Amino acid sequence: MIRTEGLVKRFGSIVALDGINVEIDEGVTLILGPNGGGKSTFLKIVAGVYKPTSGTVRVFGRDPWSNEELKREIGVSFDPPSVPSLITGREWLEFVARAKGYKKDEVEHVANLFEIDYLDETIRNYSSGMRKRLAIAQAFIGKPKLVILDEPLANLDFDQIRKVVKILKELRERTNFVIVSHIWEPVYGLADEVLVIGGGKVVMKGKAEELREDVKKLFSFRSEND
Ligand SMILES: Nc1ncnc2c1ncn2[C@@H]1O[C@H](COP(=O)(O)OP(=O)(O)OP(=O)(O)O)[C@@H](O)[C@H]1O
Repeated sequence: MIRTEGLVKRFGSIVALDGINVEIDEGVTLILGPNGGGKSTFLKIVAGVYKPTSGTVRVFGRDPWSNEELKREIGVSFDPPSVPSLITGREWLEFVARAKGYKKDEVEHVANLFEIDYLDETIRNYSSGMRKRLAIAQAFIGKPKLVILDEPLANLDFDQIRKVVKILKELRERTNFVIVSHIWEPVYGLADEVLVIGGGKVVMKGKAEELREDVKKLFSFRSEND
């Protein structure tokens, strides 16, 4: 589904991605790794938001940079969610649907999927969890073939995490996911593959069920006195 060769992204003197060679198959891939390791930059290149400095990326065999047709087939939700404040959730979802060339009925579809019953309130009045759910729902407009979610569980309480994970579990039958999540345990069960990116490089990649113990170690916390 995604293939990169020698993928490099620099921001001035910062090397965010330092030669990523990776193949990501259809299904669910969970991307983990340290802060500043390059995960979000990788997602943005796959989504066609950033142009690589060098190297190649192919998504469903096509270059995502400036490829509007491909972008219509991909849903993205970045973190923190960038949603406007002064319009209602419905107006924003309608705007996104129109911008991607889809009809308004997509709005009802995604609002029902994520049980958003506050669509007609002004976004300014939403809690951060309500904003987050709206931003995730937006990624499903147009029934995309690939959904990219950056920190989908950030700012959600336990109940909301359970609800969102349950919905993603149902949706995994209908689409493919690439998910970055520091809150990894609730989404780990969804993942087919795990990819760890750190220091702009691939640190680890493999089947989720085989890497569970390695991932646990990555996240284990021991104080210096232990
Ligand atoms: N638009 C940008 N301009 C300048 N530097 C950037 C930009 N985006 C990312 N970076 C830098 O690139 C590096 C990788 O950042 P990135 O956000 O991809 O990491 P990350 O793994 O997603 O981190 P986190 O887990 O903290 O979200 C960091 O050093 C970051 O400061």
